Amino acid sequence: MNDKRALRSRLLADRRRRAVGDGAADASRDAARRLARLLELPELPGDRTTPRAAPTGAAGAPDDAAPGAAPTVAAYASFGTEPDTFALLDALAARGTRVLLPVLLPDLDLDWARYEGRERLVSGDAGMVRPDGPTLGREAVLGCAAVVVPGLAVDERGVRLGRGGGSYDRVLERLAEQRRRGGRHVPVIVLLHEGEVLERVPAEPHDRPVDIAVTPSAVHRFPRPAEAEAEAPDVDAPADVQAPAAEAGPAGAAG
Ligand SMILES: Nc1nc2c(c(=O)[nH]1)N(C=O)[C@@H](CNc1ccc(C(=O)N[C@@H](CCC(=O)O)C(=O)O)cc1)CN2
Ligand SMILES: Nc1ncnc2c1ncn2[C@@H]1O[C@H](COP(=O)(O)OP(=O)(O)OP(=O)(O)O)[C@@H](O)[C@H]1O
Repeated sequence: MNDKRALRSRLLADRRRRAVGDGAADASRDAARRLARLLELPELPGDRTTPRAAPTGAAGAPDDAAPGAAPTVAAYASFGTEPDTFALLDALAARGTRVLLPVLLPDLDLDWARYEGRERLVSGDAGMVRPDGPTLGREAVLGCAAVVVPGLAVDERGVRLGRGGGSYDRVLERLAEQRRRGGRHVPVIVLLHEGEVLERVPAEPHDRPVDIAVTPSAVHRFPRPAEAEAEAPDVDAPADVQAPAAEAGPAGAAG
């Protein structure tokens, strides 16, 4: 917990330094490289070759109303020193992908609303923006083809460090629960600056790993042994490993 706090402030300070030190040209070059890698990921749906091309034989606009017609991706609207996501949001929309953005709830859990262009974003809480349209419920994320999440760092296991509200911990847990019930696996992709893929990030029992991290220079994939187990349920996996109980410390020593 305190380990996380210390690492968070170091990473945020690095981000502020980078924003000041690097010019706008560096930032936009990095953003373009990151975006190019992202848009090539097979996990992100949409037509990569001919944006907005009408299907053969179909006249007019894509059939938005047909159930399941438009693949959906949940992402976020970047702010401050986060890797910029606006070009991603517009690129996804341009290739026919429906995009959801988070709406922060009073308990710091996340609801979702559809991204319908920058001009339809309004000020939300904590310096962020949100779509002005109706919210779709916390579970809306479960139907997405992929989820793009913010983070400050990720480690070689895919363990992600966030801002500390636990918002995305809850989203990742919701997705993991769907998977445990035999539902679809929704790949989770975190966007980072260069140097934010670390050897180790402090992990707590509630942390769920992400699948992919994208930086300007690389795509990192974090394969999960559990995925193989899910296909073959008879493997000898420990069902319910208990961590050794921590010794009650001397904190409240009897006097
Ligand atoms: N772009 C983005 N959207 C997001 C998140 C995020 O990390 N980034 N979230 C991740 O969970 C959720 C919101 N959680 C948040 C938790 C804390 C702060 C925060 O530290 N706000 C500062 C103001 C920041 C600024 O203005 O630069 C503050 O309140 O002091 C923001 C969002 C959902 N949407
Ligand atoms: N599934 C959950 N349901 C409710 N609260 C949770 C859940 N997971 C984590 N939390 C709480 O959220 C708080 C922050 O957790 P943590 O420090 O791991 O945040 P983070 O992953 O860095 O942030 P975020 O998820 O907002 O990006 C902790 O107090 C934790 O107990």
